[in-house]
Amino acid sequence: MDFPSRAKSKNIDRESCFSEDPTLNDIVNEVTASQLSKLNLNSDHQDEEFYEKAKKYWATVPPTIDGILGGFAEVSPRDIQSSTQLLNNIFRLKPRPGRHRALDCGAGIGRVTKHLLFRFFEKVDLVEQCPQFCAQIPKYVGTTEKLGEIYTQGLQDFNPEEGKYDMIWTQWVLGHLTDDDLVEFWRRCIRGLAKNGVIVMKENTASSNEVELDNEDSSVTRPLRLVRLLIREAGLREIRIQRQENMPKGLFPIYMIVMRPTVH
Ligand SMILES: C[S@@+](CC[C@H](N)C(=O)[O-])C[C@H]1O[C@@H](n2cnc3c(N)ncnc32)[C@H](O)[C@@H]1O
Repeated sequence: MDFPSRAKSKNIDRESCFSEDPTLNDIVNEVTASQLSKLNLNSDHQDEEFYEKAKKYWATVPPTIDGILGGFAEVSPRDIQSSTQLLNNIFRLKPRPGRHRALDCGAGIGRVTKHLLFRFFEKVDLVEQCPQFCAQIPKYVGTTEKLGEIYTQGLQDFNPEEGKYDMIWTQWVLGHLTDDDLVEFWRRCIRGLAKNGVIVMKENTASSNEVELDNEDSSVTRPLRLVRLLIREAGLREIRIQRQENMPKGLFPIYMIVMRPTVH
């Protein structure tokens, strides 16, 4: 499962906060994608099944923070606190991203938008595939001028307007995309970035070299190595990588990665 799943194998060592850890720097060079187990969906039919199953799963989940976080609502404040630190650091980057418009991807009921992105951006758009969650967004985040467009769409189909976003935030959702769709999604995101914009992902990672499939919600948890290979394949480079600290024991390691296009 995307968020609340517990790691099936031992957690990997902790990386230092907000640094390009040397042990991580070359990790992608050690393996090639073919050496890693990838999600093998060999036909469009299997892809459709993968997405349909996830849709059905989320349609059964109540539109609450506890529902969205699979019964782990208590981790939300810590999660937001670390993300806030990350954003403060992002705004010290040179060149600095703008603060006009952000996009919250796989937004659920708008938890990240309300508690994080509204504090940093003038306007936030949200993409979320589940219609019930989309309906709940204005109620949860409140009617504010900061609330932009709500797109009821899967990320595999979403195409951001060119040059629109200073930040594209994806959290606990990318495991719902196949590898190929993830790479294509990131490529479209690159086109959707405003000048000096950044893409941020905050996702669970598997501790082993295996992709872990969750049949219940139809998602995968990828090893960090695979994530990093896909980032490169999409034409992105990592600006910062940071591990989320202080999460309950037994959860998958969570990484925040800040990315910019390889070519400007
Ligand atoms: C674990 S929740 C995380 C929600 C939010 N990012 C947060 O951190 O509070 C995963 C969300 O991803 C959405 N989702 C699942 N598959 C998706 C897809 N293909 N495209 C867009 N959103 C998707 C689900 O409906 C759900 O709202």
